Amino acid sequence: MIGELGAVLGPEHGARLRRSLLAMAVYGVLQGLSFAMLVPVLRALLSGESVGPWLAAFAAVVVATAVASYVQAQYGYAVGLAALRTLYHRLGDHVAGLPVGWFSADRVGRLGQLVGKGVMDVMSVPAHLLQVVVSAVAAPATVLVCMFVFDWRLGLAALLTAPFLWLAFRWTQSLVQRSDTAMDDAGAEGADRVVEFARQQPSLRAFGRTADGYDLLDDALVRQRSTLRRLLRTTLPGLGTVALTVQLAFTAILIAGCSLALGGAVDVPELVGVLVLAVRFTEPLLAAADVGGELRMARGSLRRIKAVLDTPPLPATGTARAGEPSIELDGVGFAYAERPVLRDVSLTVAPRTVTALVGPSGSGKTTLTRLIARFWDAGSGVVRVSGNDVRDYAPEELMAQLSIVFQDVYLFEGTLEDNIRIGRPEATDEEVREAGRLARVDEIAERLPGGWQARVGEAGATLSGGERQRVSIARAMLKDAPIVLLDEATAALDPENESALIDALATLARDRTLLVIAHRLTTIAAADQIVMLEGGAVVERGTHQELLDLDGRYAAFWTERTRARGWRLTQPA
Ligand SMILES: Nc1ncnc2c1ncn2[C@@H]1O[C@H](COP(=O)(O)OP(=O)(O)OP(=O)(O)O)[C@@H](O)[C@H]1O
Repeated sequence: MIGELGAVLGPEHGARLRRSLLAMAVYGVLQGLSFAMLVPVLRALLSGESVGPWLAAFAAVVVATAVASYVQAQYGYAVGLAALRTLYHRLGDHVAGLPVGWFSADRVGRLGQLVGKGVMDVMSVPAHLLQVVVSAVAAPATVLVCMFVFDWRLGLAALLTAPFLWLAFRWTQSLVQRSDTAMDDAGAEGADRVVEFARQQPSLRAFGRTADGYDLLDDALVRQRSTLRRLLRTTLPGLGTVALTVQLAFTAILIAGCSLALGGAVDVPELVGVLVLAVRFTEPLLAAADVGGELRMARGSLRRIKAVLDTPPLPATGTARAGEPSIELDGVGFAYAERPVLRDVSLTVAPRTVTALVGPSGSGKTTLTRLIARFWDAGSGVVRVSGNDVRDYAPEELMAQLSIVFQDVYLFEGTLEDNIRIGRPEATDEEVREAGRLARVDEIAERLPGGWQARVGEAGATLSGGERQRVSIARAMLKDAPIVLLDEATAALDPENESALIDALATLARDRTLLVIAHRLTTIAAADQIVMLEGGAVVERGTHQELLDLDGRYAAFWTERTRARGWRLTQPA
């Protein structure tokens, strides 16, 4: 555990951790000595000898113990605070370099737990828990040595109990550890489901589902409850065993002492002293057993933090210098956890042209754009942006080449203007408004009370889907990257929103290279090139007319889509 803590804190805190451990060990030894001093004090008292010098020595040891307690607590807290700072920094820095694809909803939920409770758990180890464990070793060891000094036979009796105590601790630990892992998993799953349940409230309510009707959450909570029950069933005997073994150890020393006293080998004052010592011998052990649960929790958190820190960031050489704004995929293959999604995809998007990506749902269109933005690395083949392998760009250089307009646009808590400014934080107010005007966001500002300063709320609650995408286009305008990856909105828009969006996109496409996951027939037909994906492979490629003339998959897709549109248009009549 100390090794794991040292590894997570890094070598710069090694000396501080060692100093803290040394202070704890000194405190533990002094604790043991202060216990041991009771024996000569009691012996002097009971045998009528002068007790003064022993009392003075006892007082000196007690004062030294108090000082050591203060010093080790200071050192412990210093390491705890360093752990807090270091873990926040290391986690923050590391997570910023991880592939965007790493941030799945459940990982984000667990990361939140880790940054909150997990880091506090780890901080409590050097600040509080470690001292209890070090004392549980150092104080009884000192007491044992002193017992040998007072009477070697009683010392030997105490020493013989040590292996049994150790075995009882180990057995309980292994028993609890197995249940802990199951409990951790069940707890994390329960937390994920609660977050999911909260996020999905709009959809659940739309379908008239309440907490009772959300089976995934119910199942997770039931699993958590039964795991907890199992944990209690398996750990209670274990915890009882430690307490019982400690009591048995004490009884063994008591029996050995009494039989020695009865045989006349030990005098009564000494026996009383050593028995008092035996009681104190067991105290730190019981204290350590008490903090066992907290320690295991901290160890679990430490391991999860280590697992995040061990996740390799995307390697980037940072040597690339961007050329003309183009995109090229060369024999690209990709799989999500062994499930192939893209197979041998090759395509080129020439500078300042528009390529429409079409294909059935699940054919891999979104995945393809994500590989270009390097949310993940391709499993095979090469993805090139502006003439260079994406792996050769420093992350900020690659992102300087790309603007991404998602279908599901996230608006941050803040004003309309703030939300556009995310595209380029250092932009002037005029530039922000100009980008807004080009993306037709000015019309939204006119409508909203507060205009540009209107708060659009977390997740953009006050704007419609089409309006949110216009804000996203304004961000891309402001960023002014030469390549745009666009996932066109599929949601049915009212005619006013639709025409505003079409205008905004036309302005965005001007003089830029555009790869668009196209859903609107007008966008598809007007593209310089259409790439049709099916089952993760490119099945057809060409202009609209070329592909219609080919009379293959695209022609069938087009006929079906136009028919569907015709149906929708005539339906209300
Ligand atoms: N993060 C992910 N983890 C695992 N599988 C994924 C992930 N994202 C997508 N997939 C799977 O990969 C396949 C391709 O998905 P992708 O979103 O790229 O397709 P698409 O053509 O964009 O679909 P749509 O038009 O419905 O958005 C799908 O089967 C999908 O279930």
